[in-house]
Amino acid sequence: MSFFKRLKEKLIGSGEEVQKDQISHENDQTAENEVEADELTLVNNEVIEKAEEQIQAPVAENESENQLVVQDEAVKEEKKPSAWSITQKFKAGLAKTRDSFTSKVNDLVARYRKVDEDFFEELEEVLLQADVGFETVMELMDKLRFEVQRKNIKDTEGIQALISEKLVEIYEAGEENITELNMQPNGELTVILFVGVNGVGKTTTIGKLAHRLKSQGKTVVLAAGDTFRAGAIDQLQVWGDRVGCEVVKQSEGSDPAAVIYDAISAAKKRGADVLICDTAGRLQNKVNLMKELEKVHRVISREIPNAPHEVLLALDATTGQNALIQAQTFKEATNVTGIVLTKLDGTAKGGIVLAIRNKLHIPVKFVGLGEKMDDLQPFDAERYVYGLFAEGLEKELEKVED
Ligand SMILES: Nc1nc2c(ncn2[C@@H]2O[C@H](COP(=O)(O)OP(=O)(O)OP(=O)(O)O)[C@@H](O)[C@H]2O)c(=O)[nH]1
Repeated sequence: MSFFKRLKEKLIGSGEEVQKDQISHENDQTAENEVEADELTLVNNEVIEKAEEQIQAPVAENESENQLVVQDEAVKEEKKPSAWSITQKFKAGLAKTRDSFTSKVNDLVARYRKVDEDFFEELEEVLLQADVGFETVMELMDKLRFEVQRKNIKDTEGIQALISEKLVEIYEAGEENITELNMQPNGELTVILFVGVNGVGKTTTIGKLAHRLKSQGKTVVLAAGDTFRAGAIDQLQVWGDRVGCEVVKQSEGSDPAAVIYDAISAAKKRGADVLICDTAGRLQNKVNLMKELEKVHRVISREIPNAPHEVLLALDATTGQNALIQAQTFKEATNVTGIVLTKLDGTAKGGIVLAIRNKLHIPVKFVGLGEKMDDLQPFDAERYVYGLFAEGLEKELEKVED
């Protein structure tokens, strides 16, 4: 199957009722409307504060409980999003990157018209500015040069489509199912450990992931293992209340491994499907970080052999190259199995996804595309490149026969 046919099927979803002309600019509006309609999922500090107030206000205790139950019901009733609406989330989440990156590529295409060495050199520069990373850019340029020669491509028009195809190829090289979580069979507990420095959006991401798993019918327990940062335990509790899952915690300053030990017992007792463990994100000292994570690991794998089943590293996309440095440190301290790249919507340098993949060889499992509850999405290379080149690709996709 051709790349574009596969891409079209992925973006729209096969078997779904779609108009042939659905890939058109009017979808910008659809995406905006969908985002607006989804008020339930609005998550920001204001909402967290309100939820905290509700939980703390003794008079309104029952009322707030009811509200949480109602909210929880609403969460359950949430319809499964269509493939196209997920595609639109990527498009909206990558708007900043697209605006800066695509306009530069468009400008190049308009200025050069013909593909030559000067064009390639400038393209290289544009890609580097989007934080795609040196190695990936070089690999991409080699592939482009080869393809341009093979197909005897002279015009720069259509180069976006070619870049997209090659980027997906590079991202997916030799690996399958790389974004799937390593979930245990029904009836067995899956343990997911979250690591990452403070402020990257770890707690929010844990909340969003818990919501996602709950809406798939799973029972989720959260472990408040970040006992170091003031407020981290309460913040996780607020999320637990919002999503409707139990939070196992101890007081601030207590041993994270002890909290996680308790949480495993609680999760087992309740017959929970998933335990998500928060951890503190101190990075000042790699030896301490390593020791703490080793201890947590030891406790988990003693209770459940082969666990943790996932060690997810939360990285803030807006910190660019700094995120790569953090990732390197965590990679040396523990066996990171996947990356959650938060705040991708907040950066114009969304090429960082590719740099991470290429430099660290750790798959990006989820990306944060906004502040709403369902803005945490499994990373998808095809939707990602569509987010980078939406307009350029739409023309190409319209040509694909159904
Ligand atoms: N736009 C956007 N904001 C996000 C995303 N993920 C998290 N945030 C926001 O980032 C801010 C920080 O997130 P928190 O989870 O509170 O992170 P933190 O408490 O500072 O620190 P940690 O939990 O230790 O990472 C919050 O305002 C979140 O709403 C995302 O994908 N996109």
